[in-house]
Amino acid sequence: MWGLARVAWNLRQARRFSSVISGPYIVQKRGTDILHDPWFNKDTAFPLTERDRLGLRGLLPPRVISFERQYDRFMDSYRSLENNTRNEHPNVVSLAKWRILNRLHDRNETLYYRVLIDNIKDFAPVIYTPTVGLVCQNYGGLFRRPRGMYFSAKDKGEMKSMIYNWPSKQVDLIVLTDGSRILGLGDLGVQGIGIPIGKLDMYVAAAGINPQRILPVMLDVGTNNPKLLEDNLYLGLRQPRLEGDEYLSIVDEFMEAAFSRWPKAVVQFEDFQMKWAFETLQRYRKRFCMFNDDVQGTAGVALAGLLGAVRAQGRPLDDFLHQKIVVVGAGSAGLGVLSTAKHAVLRMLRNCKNVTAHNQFWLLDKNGLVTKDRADLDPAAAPFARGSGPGEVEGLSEGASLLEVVKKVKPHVLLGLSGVGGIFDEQVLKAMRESDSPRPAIFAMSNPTMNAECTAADAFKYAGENIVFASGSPFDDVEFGNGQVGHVNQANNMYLFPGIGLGALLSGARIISDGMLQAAAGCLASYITDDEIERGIIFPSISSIRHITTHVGAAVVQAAVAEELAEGHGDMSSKELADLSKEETVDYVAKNMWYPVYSPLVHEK
Ligand SMILES: NC(=O)C1=CN([C@@H]2O[C@H](COP(=O)(O)OP(=O)(O)OC[C@H]3O[C@@H](n4cnc5c(N)ncnc54)[C@H](O)[C@@H]3O)[C@@H](O)[C@H]2O)C=CC1
Ligand SMILES: CC(=O)C(=O)O
Ligand SMILES: [Mg+2]
Repeated sequence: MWGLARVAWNLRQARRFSSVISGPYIVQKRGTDILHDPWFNKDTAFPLTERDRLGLRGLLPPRVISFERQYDRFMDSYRSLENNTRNEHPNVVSLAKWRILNRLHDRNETLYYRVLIDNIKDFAPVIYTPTVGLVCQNYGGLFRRPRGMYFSAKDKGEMKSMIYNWPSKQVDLIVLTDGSRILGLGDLGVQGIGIPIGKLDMYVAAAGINPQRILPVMLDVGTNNPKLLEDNLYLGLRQPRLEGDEYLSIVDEFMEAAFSRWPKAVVQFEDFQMKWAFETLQRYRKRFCMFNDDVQGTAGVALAGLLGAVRAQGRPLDDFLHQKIVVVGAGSAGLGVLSTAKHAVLRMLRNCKNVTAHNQFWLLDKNGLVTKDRADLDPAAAPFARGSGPGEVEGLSEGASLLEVVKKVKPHVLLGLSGVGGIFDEQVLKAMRESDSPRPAIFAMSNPTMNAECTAADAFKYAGENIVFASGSPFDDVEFGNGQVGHVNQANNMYLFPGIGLGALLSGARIISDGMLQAAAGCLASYITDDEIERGIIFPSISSIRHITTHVGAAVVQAAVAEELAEGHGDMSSKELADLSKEETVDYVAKNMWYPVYSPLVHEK
């Protein structure tokens, strides 16, 4: 971790910096301006030469503390906070943990990202789901200083100049939301900015994107949340959401502004309500290097989980064609999963000549089972609507309840992306005991924790100890009291979006194609060993997220090259990329990942 390779990397970075900034100094700021810039600030770790030459003498206590010592000191204070808040309400504890991390983020980014990367399993639930949901809900009260950029409906016509207010010369990754569907918490308006911030923290931690080159963006087009409109602390526009062409003209203007300044950036759309998630994806995906994480990232992760569930039954992968899968939630995520799963089926069918296609999916929304009899059938859900006649389960009609569907279909997999906490209740989970699978899979993928379709403990208790379980937000493994443990997987798009963005960036892809997304999902699916699958492990531990992201990123680069979408990145031309072997591509990706170490801020004399 603290090895020589990092030091060498650090020096290379310093030299790169110094070629951009002329003169004997690497940083142009002086004195307190440096201490107040979280990118350059080293707190008590500034060496004496830097204190002398950067006007810091006397502005810091005299003793120079090492990075390692600062790290230990932070971790000690974090652990004391955990100990001292043991009896407090969980939300109070979560927010206290978020605050201490956020303060460090605001003060010293290098130390912040180091503690985040080295303790990602502990800290992801604080900076990402579930705590990020709580932070968004309380954003008005928690707000101290801005992070990222805010483009509002009032900025129409100004965005191309506003984008130059962002201080970094280069931006590689933008995560954009309009706050209209934040996790399963609904319309949180401008308070949804916490989501792009949390996602980009995961980009830094998992994909090694340089934090100076990330940009969280809130498009504030109003909110339809009446509570927020009346809340004095609300910081967004107090107006109903723009609709139709007015709405699209704001998103268009932002996209044009962002790509006119940073033509090689990658933009991730996050937590848009369904209609705009689909519409903007179709509108921009052939024009810009962008993707929608909820639709496409989630779909890849779910597909990897579904294939893992096949393997967990001891079946070959093409048995996926015979799996009965019930998806609860027909929104951007649920429909994205179904459409990707259907494409995977079609690909498999091409290789299995004697298997005929049949509809193996059942889709439910808030009105129950979706069938062709539905009066106002959503065109996006129509391909998955059940009909009548051969291949249909008798007695299941339009609007059938989840319990009826599970009892009659006896699915191999029950997958929730409904945003409704607890709808996999005791009866539904008990009905999964009659599944046709020897090892049924239950995926409660909605976030945050309180919106999960069931808890891990309930899933194992009611559906049986042999199930494979995954949830969108983390739960602890479940002890059965007989020495055995039910493994809890986290089925979250965090296993793919960082690699998709990284691979798109490092290939210099013009767009993000279906092939690149499939490569990402395929890489995740094959990451887990047979031995792990046997133990109910279908997703990697979050502790290895940098490793998995390196491989996903490389798979995406290779797919972009194969489809002739890669235009190259930095010194690496498209031709050179095409000449790299698989191992060399992994190496190329790994070498381009940023890692937090203090860089020298002055040249040696
Ligand atoms: N684990 C992960 O990686 C991801 C999880 N999600 C989670 O999935 C959830 C849904 O996200 P979106 O699809 O974007 O939302 P959405 O609002 O587009 O869709 C929600 C869907 O659930 C349905 N629904 C509502 N109540 C229901 C009920 N009682 N029974 C059955 N269906 C019901 C709605 O009719 C709608 O079709 C959210 O909680 C989100 O946090 C989303 C993306 C990734
Ligand atoms: C994980 C995620 O993207 C969501 O819940 O929306
Ligand atoms: Mg999301």
